[in-house]
Amino acid sequence: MGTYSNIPLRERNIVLIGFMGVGKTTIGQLVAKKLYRDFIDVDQEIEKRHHMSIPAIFEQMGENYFRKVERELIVDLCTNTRLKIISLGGGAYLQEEVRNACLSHGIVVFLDLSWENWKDRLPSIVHDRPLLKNKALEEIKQLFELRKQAYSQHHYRVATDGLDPETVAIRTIELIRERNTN
Ligand SMILES: Nc1ncnc2c1ncn2[C@@H]1O[C@H](COP(=O)(O)OP(=O)(O)O)[C@@H](O)[C@H]1O
Ligand SMILES: O=C(O)C1=C[C@@H](OP(=O)(O)O)[C@@H](O)[C@H](O)C1
Ligand SMILES: [Mg+2]
Repeated sequence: MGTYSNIPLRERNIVLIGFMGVGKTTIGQLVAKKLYRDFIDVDQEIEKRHHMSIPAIFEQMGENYFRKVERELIVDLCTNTRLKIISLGGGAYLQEEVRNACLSHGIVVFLDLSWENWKDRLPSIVHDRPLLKNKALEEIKQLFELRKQAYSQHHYRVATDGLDPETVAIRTIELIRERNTN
């Protein structure tokens, strides 16, 4: 995927994308610590600004409102900040404006967990993810497959099956460093 804006690679935000529960928030925090960079989790930032949880925002304001707030925040971060580690929510990247902003201003890293392995994580993540609640496994699988096309638009991919968070964070950093020094 091309990089379009003239921001030097070393100054670009690193943006983590991928399905719900793959580890964007967890790995983002670890990568930020290792690189001595600020960490921004888009969901946590939205919750902070609204003094409400994501499920409460979905419940009281609706998903369309959430997507608008999510899009505006991410585009603002991509356009006006540098050197950050930014973890998106799993659905943000489905918005074309979000994808374009991340790809043109940042370094987009796709955390790729297989469906087989993701399923084992479902019980521990369903409680605070409205889009997983009351959904049959088959329905969630369809969403998982549907979103792959959007996630395929990235600069780097880290296959995370069987890797602990620390290893995923190290691999993410190594991958970016490898490509950006040659
Ligand atoms: N590499 C990993 N191996 C095992 N569990 C993980 C890994 N990465 C994240 N987790 C766990 O999966 C759950 C979801 O992680 P989270 O960072 O919130 O994902 P996301 O932000 O992509 O939704 C958390 O319970 C977290 O501890
Ligand atoms: O995939 C999605 O549509 C969502 C993912 C969540 O973030 P995580 O990917 O961090 O769980 C959160 O933004 C919201 O529940 C919607
Ligand atoms: Mg998250």
